[in-house]
Amino acid sequence: MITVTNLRKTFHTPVVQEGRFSGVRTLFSRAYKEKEAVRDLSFEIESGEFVGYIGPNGAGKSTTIKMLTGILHPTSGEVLIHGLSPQKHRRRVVGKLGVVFGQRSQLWWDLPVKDSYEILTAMYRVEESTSRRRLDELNELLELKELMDMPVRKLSLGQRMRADLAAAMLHDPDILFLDEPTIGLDVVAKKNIRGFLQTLNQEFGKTILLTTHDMDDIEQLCKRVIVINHGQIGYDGSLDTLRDRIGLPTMMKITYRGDIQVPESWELPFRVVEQEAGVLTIACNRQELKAMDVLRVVSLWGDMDDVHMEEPEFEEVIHGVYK
Ligand SMILES: Nc1ncnc2c1ncn2[C@@H]1O[C@H](COP(=O)(O)OP(=O)(O)OP(=O)(O)O)[C@@H](O)[C@H]1O
Repeated sequence: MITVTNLRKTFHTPVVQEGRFSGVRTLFSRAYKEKEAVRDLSFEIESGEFVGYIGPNGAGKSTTIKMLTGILHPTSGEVLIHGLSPQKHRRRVVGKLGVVFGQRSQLWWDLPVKDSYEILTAMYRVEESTSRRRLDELNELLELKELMDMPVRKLSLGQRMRADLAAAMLHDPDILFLDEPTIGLDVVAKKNIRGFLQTLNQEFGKTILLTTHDMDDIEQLCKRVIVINHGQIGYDGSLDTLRDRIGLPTMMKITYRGDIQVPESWELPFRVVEQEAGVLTIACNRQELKAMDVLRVVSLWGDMDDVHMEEPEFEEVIHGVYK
């Protein structure tokens, strides 16, 4: 279980001095500006959950993950992983965590992939026979064989991500923190990575916190989302409730045979967006009104032929939280 209580991180960066010798003057200046990257975060994640951690650029996602993994020290507040602080009990906590930063590999750039795995096996003190068995299992899921002898710098982005995910799983952690693991990947590579993450969560019961800007990742993988903006939580709950809460309109396109007779005024809470060539487009909030109630009314306006409904795009829903 992961418990985060009133977590804060403020960065102090030197104010860049203007004019001649600005570099040297900045170095000796005592002027600092503060950036509250994470303001006051509290949440709990139960074992076996798959949680999406999303927010716009600069919201504080990476800073949070760095504090969860013990890389950064919080300014105040606390993180507990299975009751232990990643900062105070680094060695014990690290053994329970796997971390992947999509933008940066944790493998040795010039070494063949299998050499990186050997180093990590030794670092995490995994028995060699256990590590071999685990690599066999990971190979089944991630098709690593073709990569093993290649230096990391020669791997494609998709291959590199597979190699990095395997590296994060070598010591069999029960919690995974993933920061943009599908960034820059093509459709096929994304599908493979998502399949792997789903297997880890559903079959092996791993707890996963996933940061991504790809809303398809979230829709396909996460039941729960935490939305963060300006270092604070804007929403924490299920995806479905999020959609309902934002209440973006569902669009209904109704096709009629022949003329449409829209009355001058009516009392229902839906809006006619467009009317042209036998097609009526209506925006309605499905929390306030059932589709059948809308249809009952609009069927009186002509000879209805077909109805097409479009739910709001997930991306629009998320932007509704950021606003
Ligand atoms: N080491 C640092 N020193 C100073 N400011 C920092 C540092 N690291 C992050 N920040 C600032 O803290 C804020 C949060 O950054 P963070 O990287 O956590 O955002 P993010 O949500 O991960 O963004 P993105 O989606 O772009 O990766 C940003 O304004 C960033 O500029």
